[in-house]
Amino acid sequence: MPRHSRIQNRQNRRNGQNRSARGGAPNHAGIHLLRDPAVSARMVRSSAAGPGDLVIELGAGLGALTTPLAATGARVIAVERDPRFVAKLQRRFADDPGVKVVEGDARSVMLPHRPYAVVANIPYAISTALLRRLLDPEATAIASADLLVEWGFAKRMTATHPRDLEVAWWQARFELRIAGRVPPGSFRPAPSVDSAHLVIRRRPGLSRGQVRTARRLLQDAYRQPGRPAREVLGAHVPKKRAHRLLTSTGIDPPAAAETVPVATWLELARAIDASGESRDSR
Ligand SMILES: C[S@@+](CC[C@H](N)C(=O)[O-])C[C@H]1O[C@@H](n2cnc3c(N)ncnc32)[C@H](O)[C@@H]1O
Repeated sequence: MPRHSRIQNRQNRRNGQNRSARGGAPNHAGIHLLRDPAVSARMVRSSAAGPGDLVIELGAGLGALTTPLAATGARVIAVERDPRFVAKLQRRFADDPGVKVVEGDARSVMLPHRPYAVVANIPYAISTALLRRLLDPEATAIASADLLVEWGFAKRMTATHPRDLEVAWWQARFELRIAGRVPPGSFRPAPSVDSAHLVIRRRPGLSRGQVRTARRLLQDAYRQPGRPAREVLGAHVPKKRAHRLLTSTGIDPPAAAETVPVATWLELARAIDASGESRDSR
């Protein structure tokens, strides 16, 4: 088998959503329609969407989430790439002025500039690309997201010590947690792995200064993960203060930077910013 086919197969196996539980034909579009109304109801309830809110659904399929979302009175923009689904969605919501169906790619569709929520059962294969789009620009207007994602992906996104800086950066500005496990039987066709309801909420009350300080701390910590936390922090505040701050947050100052949870780096950033003592002018 050519190398590129082997790599593609491996990727498909890792993205359980791309292959049905029975090992049938590969499902490259990641189509796994939600068939359990209780899951849709939980997602919509968790989002707390209501009149006056703007909700974007990415990968709307046949509308399993669109319908309960529309019932909340929120304005819903349902994005779907497959023209056959788009035609069905347009027919289904033709008389509902609260729902706009957009044919497009979730990875490039225009996103609002005013605060919005995302509620979606997304194709697993583009999970990282979508989070990057939604959470990466510092000025992103997203307020919250309730997503169905692959279980392993959700675990990586919510790890106390994320493997890479990108996820740590998302965690610094947003709370990410798993609200529940969703079994393969909740979808048609069933994926080969469990899914998770991933909840994302913007952290309230974070100033731009705090965000910037948190980013610098995380950059330094991820650049030299084995370096003592007191030295990483000591590059930003006087050494004695670094020692005191770490102790007050329950961190042993000589501990390696990689053992400090993102939430603690954020707490340290808040303390540094509040006292205006950062000597970092980068
Ligand atoms: C997991 S299914 C979810 C469908 C529906 N929301 C549901 O829960 O039943 C993912 C949907 O995303 C669509 N899709 C796949 N790639 C897409 C992309 N790049 N942009 C927009 N939609 C996409 C598929 O056609 C499919 O309808």
